[in-house]
Amino acid sequence: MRVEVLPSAGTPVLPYLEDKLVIVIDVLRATSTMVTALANGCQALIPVLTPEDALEKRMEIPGALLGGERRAMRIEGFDLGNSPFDYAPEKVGGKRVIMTTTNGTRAIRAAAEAKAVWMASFLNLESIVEAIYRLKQKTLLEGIVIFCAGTEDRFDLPDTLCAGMLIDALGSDTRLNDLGEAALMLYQLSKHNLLEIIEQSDHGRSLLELGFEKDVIYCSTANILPIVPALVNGEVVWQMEGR
Ligand SMILES: O=C(O)[C@H](CS(=O)(=O)O)OP(=O)(O)O
Ligand SMILES: [Mg+2]
Repeated sequence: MRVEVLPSAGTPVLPYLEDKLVIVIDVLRATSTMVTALANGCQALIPVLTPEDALEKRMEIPGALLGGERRAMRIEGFDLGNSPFDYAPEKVGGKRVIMTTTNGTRAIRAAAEAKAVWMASFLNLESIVEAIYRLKQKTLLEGIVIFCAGTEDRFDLPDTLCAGMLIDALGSDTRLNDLGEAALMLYQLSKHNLLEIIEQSDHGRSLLELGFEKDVIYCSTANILPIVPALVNGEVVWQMEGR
């Protein structure tokens, strides 16, 4: 099966994705935050492109919370930022959250035309791999596109390491594009000191400087949440059969 890795949310993708499973990765922090929110009982997360879109969307969904960031900080007037620790059960349990972030929600929206769109992070990597195996048994899977959110349309090392870990777990019968091969090699070289490498990355360092050390450590932790988030009718929900 062919697996391709895309470097950032700005990568031109349509109509390229329509028969593919797309796995969106934004380790720091959007998909890590979404996985955590769903594990904490959040009903759904609705990705939108701008804060203005979020405010407009909330008119349609009374009671929804607003979550997201610009320059890593909670948007003024929003209920939640983009730290997974903002999405505690008592905050998001039973709620829908309209969310906009710099990179992750853009990548999810760009992938929306795909056959299926799932969200991956280190936190739920193993569950994503298990769900891919189940999907492969049920349907003919044309291919998988691992869509790294990147950072402001630049290559993002944490996202790429997570893509490499996913490819490593899928095993050797996958045909890869060059970035897929590079992601696999990077992961195999880094897997014994992932946290240190992520903390030293551009994105990791900028979050550490802003005081988000807890976020970086947590988002670098593998296989602790058995969640398979899927984009369904524009909302990111916990896809039960994907477990
Ligand atoms: O909130 C984040 O970690 C980033 C924004 S920044 O690159 O740190 O400014 O957003 P995301 O969409 O989660 O990459
Ligand atoms: Mg990011």
